[in-house]
Amino acid sequence: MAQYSRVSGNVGLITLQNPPVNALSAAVRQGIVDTVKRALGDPEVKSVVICGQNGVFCGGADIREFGTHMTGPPLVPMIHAIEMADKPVVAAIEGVALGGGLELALGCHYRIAHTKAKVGLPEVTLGLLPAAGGTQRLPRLTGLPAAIALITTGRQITTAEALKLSIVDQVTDYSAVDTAVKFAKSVAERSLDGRRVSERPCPCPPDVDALFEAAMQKVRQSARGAIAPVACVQALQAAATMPYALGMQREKELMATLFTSGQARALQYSFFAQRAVGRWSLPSGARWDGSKPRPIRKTAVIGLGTMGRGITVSLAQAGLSVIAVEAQEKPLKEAQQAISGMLQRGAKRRGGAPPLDLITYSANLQAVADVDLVIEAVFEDVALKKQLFQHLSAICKPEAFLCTNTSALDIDLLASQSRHPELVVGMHFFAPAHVMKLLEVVHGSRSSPEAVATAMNLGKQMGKVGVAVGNCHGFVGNRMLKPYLEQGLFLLEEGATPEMVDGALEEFGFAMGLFRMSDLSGIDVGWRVRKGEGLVQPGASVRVRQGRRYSPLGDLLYEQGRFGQKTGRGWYRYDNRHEAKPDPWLNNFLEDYRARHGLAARRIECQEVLERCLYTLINEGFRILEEGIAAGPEDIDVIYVLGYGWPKHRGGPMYYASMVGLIKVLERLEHYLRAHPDVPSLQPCSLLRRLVASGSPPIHKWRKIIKKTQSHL
Ligand SMILES: C/C=C(\C)C(=O)SCCNC(=O)CCNC(=O)[C@H](O)C(C)(C)COP(=O)(O)OP(=O)(O)OC[C@H]1O[C@@H](n2cnc3c(N)ncnc32)[C@H](O)[C@@H]1OP(=O)(O)O
Repeated sequence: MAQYSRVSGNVGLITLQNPPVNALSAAVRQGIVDTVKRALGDPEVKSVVICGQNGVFCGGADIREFGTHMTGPPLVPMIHAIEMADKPVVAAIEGVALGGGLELALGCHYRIAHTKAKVGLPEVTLGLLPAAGGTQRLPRLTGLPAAIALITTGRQITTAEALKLSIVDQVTDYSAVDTAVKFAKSVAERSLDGRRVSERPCPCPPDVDALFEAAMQKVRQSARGAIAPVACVQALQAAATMPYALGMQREKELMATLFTSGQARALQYSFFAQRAVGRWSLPSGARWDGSKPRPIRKTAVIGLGTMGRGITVSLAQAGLSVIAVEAQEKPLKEAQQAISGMLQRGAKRRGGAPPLDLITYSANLQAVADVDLVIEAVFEDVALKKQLFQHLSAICKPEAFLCTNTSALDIDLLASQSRHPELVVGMHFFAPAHVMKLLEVVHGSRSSPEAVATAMNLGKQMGKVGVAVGNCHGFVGNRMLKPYLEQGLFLLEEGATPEMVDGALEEFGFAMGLFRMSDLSGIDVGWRVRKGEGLVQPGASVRVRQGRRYSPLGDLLYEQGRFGQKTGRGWYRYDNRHEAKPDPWLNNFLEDYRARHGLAARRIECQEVLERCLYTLINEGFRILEEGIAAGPEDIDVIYVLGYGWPKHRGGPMYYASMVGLIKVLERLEHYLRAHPDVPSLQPCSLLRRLVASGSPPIHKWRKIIKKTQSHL
């Protein structure tokens, strides 16, 4: 809807009304068309202001309408009619002007924005392009380089930056609506020559071909198979080389391909999934809407290694006071220096002062006595963590929440060391913790709903997307990684090479193949985990452990001192620290290994790599759902997209499975199980079978079937 009123005598005020973000639904678009017509037809009205209710201009097209039968007036002619109006139209931007919201504002003759508002064209993040004229109007205002940067990334910018780029005409600390109304009065009689953005030329630098070549190369490299960023560059190229009307035609054609693409559907699923995980529920029935978080003011981080430093930075950047504890003076000093550097670099990027004063450093655990919440990030050693929880329980005030950043250990075991196990939860951050958006909030069997709500809320304050998960070894993300990594090793035994396996996964869209990832995180780290599980037998190369197929390849590499990037050698060779190069040593090592075990190398196709690695990971996801460790497929998908480099445009592993077809996933798992009966992770999960038996329902219906499955267990 859009409300119309006449204010200040002769200004027509149009207010978009569609909470919470005034998205441009069919009713809103119809409202705009009607009210603009009314304002332009009213002889008393000399100028018009468009604003949004509740301090939000507009969050863009209504994403929920995509994929439905769309009705109502289309955006392009609606915005065109505003631009062609013979009375000045001013956009009053508060909150956000995003996507179609900004495109609507670009169709107005003037834009006045509040200092705290944000603007941007994030369509690319939904697998689309700004197809309401955004690709044609924005470069006419900002020039091509800035438009390319904004449209291909979807980055949202402050209005200060928008002012510099000429996207807005004026920024105000006062009410943008009041300012816009005053401004509209002042320009009521002014000519609109030069104010219609579509009538301006698109400024082209002399080296325009080189500019687009570089832009295309950049998006192809970073898009990892995503088609929308490429289409964005193509639409901008049309703005640079064609008259406006033809550019609009090109924008429309490109959009038509994107709009119905599987990638757009996956990205839009992911958008809503990232919001749905905030509405968490626990197997006990406790839910987000019935559990109140406690406000947290003072926090502490124990252990200032890589993770502890990132968590400290993230807490301080969220405005919380932090006591940062490291037992030894020298590492404490080093951490202090590193954290200060991180905060300073962050402040440079974000603007403002680095929140250095919020952090107090201490080598004494007693310093945390007064805090509301502790996050321990000490070395991943169960005995050490148990002891720490005993100390914390004795030192901290009784109502303090005790959180662990463990990536796999038993939350219940740690909680049992505390006098208040109900206040213990896992807060599993991902490295680098001040950058990565994912947070697994792990509830133990005794964690209170209040503790879960508080950790989820704190995560939100820190800018993270929290996903509430149950307690099991590796929780959701790392647990699913295990069969995936295991398949990688089996494939090497059978004839593949690390570069071949990684190539297939990177071609699929992963940020990094599994062997490059293992080299980055450290082969020694995986070895320590397997040792903890009793799987490592130094010197032995037996291929069956604990009654199932086991590949000791990773352990053998560890014994060679090849820990990955940090030692310059791992699954690859690193002559400079980051560039992974195939290593002839490794090929000889694999050949020797196969010869020793009588394994004949065979030719392995990419499809087999993908099916075995991905379907076993997905199968573990179904087990996780069946056990209630994750409440729904969206939770798993958000974890994989935000924490494990799963290609965003493929929605996440469970969404991918639903697209491939559950029956196919089941059949291929059965096929590989027949070939490898000693690999239990290939045994299809009963939930997967049940879903297939129920006719493979769409993903949004899985929860219901999962609930039924759980009630049968
Ligand atoms: C062609 C395509 C065109 C022309 C487009 O415009 S595509 C849409 C482009 N716009 C966007 O991509 C903006 C998407 N929204 C956001 O980035 C954020 O929601 C926000 C910055 C606008 C607000 O953020 P925040 O305050 O954190 O709130 P939430 O993100 O939690 O959102 C609140 C609820 O609003 C729903 N929402 C948000 N935007 C839209 C939208 N454009 N269409 C439909 N619904 C929207 C969002 O899903 C939340 O609801 P729930 O999912 O929690 O029920």
